[in-house]
Amino acid sequence: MALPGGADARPNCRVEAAGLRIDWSRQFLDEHSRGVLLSLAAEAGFHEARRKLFNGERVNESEQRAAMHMALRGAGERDWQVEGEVVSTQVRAELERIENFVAALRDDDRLGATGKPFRNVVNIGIGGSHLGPEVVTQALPAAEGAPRVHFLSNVDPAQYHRVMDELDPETTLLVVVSKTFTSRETMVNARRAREWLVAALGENAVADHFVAVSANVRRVNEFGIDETRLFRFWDWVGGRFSVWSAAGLAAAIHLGMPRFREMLAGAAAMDRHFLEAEDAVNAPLMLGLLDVQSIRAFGWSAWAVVPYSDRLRLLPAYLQQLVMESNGKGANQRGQMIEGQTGPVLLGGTGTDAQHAFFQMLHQGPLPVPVDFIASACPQGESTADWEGHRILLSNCLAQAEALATGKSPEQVEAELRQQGMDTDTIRRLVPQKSFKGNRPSTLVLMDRLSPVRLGALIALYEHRVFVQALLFGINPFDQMGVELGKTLAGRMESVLADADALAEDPIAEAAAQWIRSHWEPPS
Ligand SMILES: O=P(O)(O)OC[C@H]1O[C@H](O)[C@H](O)[C@@H](O)[C@@H]1O
Repeated sequence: MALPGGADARPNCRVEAAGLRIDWSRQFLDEHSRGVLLSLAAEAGFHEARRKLFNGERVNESEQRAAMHMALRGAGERDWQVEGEVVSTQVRAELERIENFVAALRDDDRLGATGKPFRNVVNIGIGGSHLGPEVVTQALPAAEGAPRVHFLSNVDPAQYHRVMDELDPETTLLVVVSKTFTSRETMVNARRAREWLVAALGENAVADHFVAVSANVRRVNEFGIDETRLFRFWDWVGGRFSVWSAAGLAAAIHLGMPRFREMLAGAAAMDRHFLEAEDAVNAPLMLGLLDVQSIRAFGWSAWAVVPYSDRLRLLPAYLQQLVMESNGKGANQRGQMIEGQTGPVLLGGTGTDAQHAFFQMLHQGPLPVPVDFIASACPQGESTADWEGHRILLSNCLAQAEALATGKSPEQVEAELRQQGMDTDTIRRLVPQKSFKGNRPSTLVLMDRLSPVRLGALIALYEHRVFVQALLFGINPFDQMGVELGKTLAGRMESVLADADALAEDPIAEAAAQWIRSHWEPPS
C-alpha cells in the first residue's frame, strides 16, 4: 500500500488531543485497514478492557493488582476507585504533603542539620524510580530558586563519584525512591550516601537529610527513615507509571508544585481523550493499533522515537522502559506462548543528532522502522537566535518525515547522474545505492511549546498506547517478570566474585569470574 500523497487527503488521521496535534497520515492506513484494526480492537474487548482499567479493577492479573496511575493525576476531578475503594482522598493528601515539603524547601523553612538551606537534591532510585523524575527535570526549566536536582541510579561507583563528589553534605537532601525498597542498586547507593553524610555531619543528620518515597513502609523504617519523612505511593502504581505519584518528588522540587500539578492536569486531559474520543480518532487507540499492524502484519519489529528537542533527550530511554518492559514478553495472559514479536524494539535519540547517526538505516535499511517525530512550535528561549535555530530544527523534522515517505526514485537518481555526465556503468552501480524507496511510515506529534501540561499529555499518550498494544497481543503490560532471573543470579554472582572458594554454577561465568579476580589490583 502506498502512503497517501497529502495529509489533507486523510482528515481522520489527525487529531488534537490534550493540546497535542497527533498526525498519523503517514501511516499505512486506509478506510479498509482502519476498519480491520478497529474490529480487531473490538474483538480483543477494547471497550471492556479500558473500562476495567479506569475502574481500578485488577488488570494486572499476575500480581493481582489494579494499575490506577490515572487516579494520581485526576484526583481533583472525581473520586477514583481501586478495587471498589476510593483512593482519591489519600492521593490528594499525599500531594498536599509533597506540596508542603516543596514549599518548605523553597522557603528555606526546612534546613539541613547545620542550619543551612538545601541547595542540592539527589534522587537515589533506578528504573521507574529514576527515569520519570529525570525525564521531567530535563524537559522543563527549574522554578526560580529551586535546589539543583541530581540523579543517582546506577550501582557503578563511577556514577556515584560523578554525582556525589561535587556535593556538600551540609546542603544536600537525599531522596531515596524505591517502590519495593529492595532494589539492590538503590539500597547500595542509599547506604553509601548515608555513610557519606554521617561521616561529615554525624548520625543525627540522617533525620534532616534523608527522605524516602516508597510503597514499602516496613523496609523504609528498617532503613532508619520514619513515617514523617516517608512519601507514600501504592501497590496499584506500577514503577514505570509512577512519575505522577510521590516518586516524582524530585521533579516536583525542580518544577515547583504548581507546575507539577499542571503536568498532572496534562496527563489527566489525555486520560479523558482516551476514555471519551470516538475510536477512529482516539489517538492512543489508533497509534497502538498501528504499532500492532507494523509488527504483526508487516513484520517490522523496531520503532524509533525522535524528539526534535534537546530537552526531551531522555524521553527515548524513558519510553524504552515503558514500552519494552511492559510488552517485551513471550507469553500471553492465558499462559500461552506467543509466536513472533510482541512489543517493538524501541530506538531513539534527538533530532537533529540522530539524523547523523541511525537515520541512514531508517532511509535505506531493508526493513522500515516506523518513526515518531515529536516537536514543539516554539523554542524555549525567546531570542532571535533561538527562533532561528528552532526554525532550522523544525525544518529538519518535517523534511525527514517527508523524505521517509516520498523517497527518491531510481529514475530521478539516474537523470541526475546523467546530467553530471557519469558513465553508464557507474550509473548502473550507483542508482540503487542512491535511491530511496520511500513509503516509510511516521507519526508526527506537535505541541505549541514544551510545557508541564504538554509533557504530561505526551507521556500519558504513550502509556495508553502501550496498553492498547498489550491488549491486542494478549499481554499483561503491568508486570515485569523478565527482570527477576538476572537479579537473582547477580546476587549469587556477588558471592562468587567476593570469595574465590564460591564457584559459579555456569562454567563460562566461572571462567570470567576467575579472569576478573586475576586482574584485580589496586589502582596505581
Ligand atoms: O522502585 P523499585 O522497587 O526500586 O524498582 C525499580 C525498578 O526495578 C525493577 O526491577 C523493575 O524493572 C522496574 O519496573 C522498577 O521501576
